[in-house]
Amino acid sequence: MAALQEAPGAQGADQEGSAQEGSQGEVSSFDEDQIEAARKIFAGPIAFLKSAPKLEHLPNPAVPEVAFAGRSNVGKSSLINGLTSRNTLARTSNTPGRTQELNFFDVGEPLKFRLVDMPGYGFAKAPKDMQRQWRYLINDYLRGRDVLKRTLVLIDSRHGIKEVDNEILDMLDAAAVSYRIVLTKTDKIKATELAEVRARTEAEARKRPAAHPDILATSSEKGMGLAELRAAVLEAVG
Ligand SMILES: Nc1nc2c(ncn2[C@@H]2O[C@H](COP(=O)(O)OP(=O)(O)OP(=O)(O)O)[C@@H](O)[C@H]2O)c(=O)[nH]1
Ligand SMILES: [Mg+2]
Repeated sequence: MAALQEAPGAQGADQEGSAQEGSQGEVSSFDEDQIEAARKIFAGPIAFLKSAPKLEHLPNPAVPEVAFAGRSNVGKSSLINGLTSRNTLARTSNTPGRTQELNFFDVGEPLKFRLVDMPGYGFAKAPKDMQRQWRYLINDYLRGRDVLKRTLVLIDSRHGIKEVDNEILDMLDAAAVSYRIVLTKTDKIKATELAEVRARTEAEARKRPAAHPDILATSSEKGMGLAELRAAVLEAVG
């Protein structure tokens, strides 16, 4: 795969899933066995379990969970579909505010772990009471869920970390909830811009106590960085 070309569009590279194919042509931090183990699990049985509009609707904390958090429209639901190679597992939309509950997806048979698609934060046009409700749901879940092994905080690669993201990152740091930053929609920017936002975001992550020091760059659209993200998810629940 060509490294740092314009419009990183190495379509199909992810399907081959070799360890050399880390996000954006970088050397992956995972070896071939880890990438392959993750590929297999994500190619196996995965099913929608339930939606939880409130904390009392959460499923039994039976297995480890990995949550996808981020601003409205950043691409959380799309990334879950990309990772699982199922286009309609999680509902996506052009209109921000699509996902309004915590959505749980069972991975593996027998069940190994769960993916959790979260409502977006920072959607200013949503009614105030709805924004408040989502914020409580997101914060309470992220802070209080024992089986939550890792939160993936998605950041739009076109924009980088915004003030509203910092609020969530501050909250996660204060609560010592382990998280990792994932850049999304990298197909929408040039390689030079990606290198710049990646460096900036990584520098920020390294200052934050609960953040994984390395970030991941992805495109659900082009399948970039997905093999590595699958391995990162598996590592987190392992
Ligand atoms: N070009 C491009 N578009 C993307 C990518 N990922 C998501 N999108 C688009 O971005 C829009 C929002 O995607 P969603 O996955 O619904 O975003 P979300 O974060 O789940 O949004 P909420 O549920 O509203 O919080 C959709 O129109 C997607 O098609 C990507 O990697 N590349
Ligand atoms: Mg969504």
